[in-house]
Amino acid sequence: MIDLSVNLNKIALIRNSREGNYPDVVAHGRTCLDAGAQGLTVHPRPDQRHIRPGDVRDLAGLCRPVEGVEFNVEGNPFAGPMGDYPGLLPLVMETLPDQCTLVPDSNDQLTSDHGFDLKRDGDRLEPIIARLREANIRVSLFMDPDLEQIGLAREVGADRIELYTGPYADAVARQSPEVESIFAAHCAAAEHALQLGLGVNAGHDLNLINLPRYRTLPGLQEVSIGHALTVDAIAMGLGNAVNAYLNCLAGN
Ligand SMILES: CC(=O)[C@@H](O)[C@H](O)COP(=O)(O)O
Ligand SMILES: NCC(=O)COP(=O)(O)O
Repeated sequence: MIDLSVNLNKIALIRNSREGNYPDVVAHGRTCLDAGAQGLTVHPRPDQRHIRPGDVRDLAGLCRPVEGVEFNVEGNPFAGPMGDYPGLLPLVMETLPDQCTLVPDSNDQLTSDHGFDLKRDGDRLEPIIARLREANIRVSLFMDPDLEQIGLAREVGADRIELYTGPYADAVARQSPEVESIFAAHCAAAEHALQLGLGVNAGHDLNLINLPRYRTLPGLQEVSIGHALTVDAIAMGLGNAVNAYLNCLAGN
């Protein structure tokens, strides 16, 4: 079974466009869990464009007591404090999510658009990964499907990789023949990760069109999906959208 972790960033983005707490991010997270999602994901960024530190604390409290539900916090471990954003690591060590997905996003990026370069950052990441794992937090690294880089992910102590699926999703949207070669590269990367003892997650721009193929990736354990699922929820409702993604992942 492939776990669905719903990313709540875009619920928070709508909330932040007005004063107040509407939509309530925690209430919508609860709706996702009630609909059967196996987890929730957030990506608190230093500029707090969407997820705020308080959301991370509140959602940790929502997920923690629920058996079989995981909380995944994403972010750049090198991004320092900004305003009342304390930095990713202090926030993660305070809230103790089940998984922390480290992502090499700079503060000014519109969204995540590349995986780690562990030749450059591996030495800096290794102690951070060790500290997170000492706190019983599973560590996943946001990676491109590069076999050498995935080998380095094992060396620096990661538990899993998250394959960056943006280029795959873009190729599917463009109905490009590149889809075949991109998906083949992802399958090779997944097989390599599995041989190294790494778990395999995936995410970014996955949707109901490109997921039926991607769910066949060897050893895929978890997909984190937010942007497209939120858009789908506008039309079908959040609970129904979660059900649609769960059914898709189940091959129905
Ligand atoms: C790492 C990744 O691909 C996404 O999880 C990320 O959370 C997207 O961030 P935005 O929602 O800010 O675009
Ligand atoms: N790690 C991917 C994620 O959490 C959600 O990405 P997206 O579906 O919002 O593109």
